[in-house]
Amino acid sequence: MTTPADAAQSLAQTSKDQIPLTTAEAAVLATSSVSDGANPTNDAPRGQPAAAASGASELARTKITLLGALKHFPDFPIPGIKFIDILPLFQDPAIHETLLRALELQVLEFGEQAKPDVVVGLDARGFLFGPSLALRLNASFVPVRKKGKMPGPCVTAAYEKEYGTDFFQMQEGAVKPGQKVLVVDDIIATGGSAAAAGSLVKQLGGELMGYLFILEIPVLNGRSKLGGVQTVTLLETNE
Ligand SMILES: O=P(O)(O)OC[C@H]1O[C@H](OP(=O)(O)OP(=O)(O)O)[C@H](O)[C@@H]1O
Ligand SMILES: Nc1ncnc2[nH]cnc12
Repeated sequence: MTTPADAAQSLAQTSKDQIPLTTAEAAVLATSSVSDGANPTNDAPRGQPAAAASGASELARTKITLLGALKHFPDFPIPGIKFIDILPLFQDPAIHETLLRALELQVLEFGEQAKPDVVVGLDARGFLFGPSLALRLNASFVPVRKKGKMPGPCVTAAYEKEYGTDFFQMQEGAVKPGQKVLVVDDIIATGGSAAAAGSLVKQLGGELMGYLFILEIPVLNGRSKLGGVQTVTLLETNE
């Protein structure tokens, strides 16, 4: 019988020919593909119907592919930061498609009544997949941009992130009062960027129904800044 440790070792080995996957990363994925208890937020419930079970196992397989495609750059953009580059996910059309399907499945697991009216993507890497995901969900796409990039009246929020301070803006009227909003971004690190985006959605009267990220750095505890709003991440890294 394959244990999570065996699977982690084997995943780490398989990935050596591709892009480095640490044993720790492989362990996260192996556990979620071997048992269903590793990441309860992302797992389908026990006693699930066959379709839900197959969706969950499809999701577990896609996570392995995606985690293996990430690249790691120590000391970028400043010394001490372990930068995780998600751009390779978009270089191969098959992986790009896999990513979008996985994100769509993740949103569908929220439940039918939790489908968003609006997907809000964060400048700049949330723009890489936010519009495509919005189209798949038949939702609007609205950007959050760094200050001074958009015309007309805007709402503004200051925030701190892993390597600096910045200001985010949304255009007034881009989200209508009462619309259900899903905020998406590539990475949640300290959570500062996402929390600022959430505060802008609320300033415009939107109903902030959840956050969705490709990757979480749990050691930075970014979720603690998100006020208990439903937060789902596709992948995790322990680095
Ligand atoms: O959780 P946090 O600590 O706030 O960090 C996460 C944010 O940092 C990165 O963006 P960055 O501000 O570097 O901008 P970019 O997307 O324009 O590169 C990343 O794309 C997230 O938006
Ligand atoms: N460590 C990190 N890697 C990539 N993007 C980030 N944004 C904030 N922290 C990051």
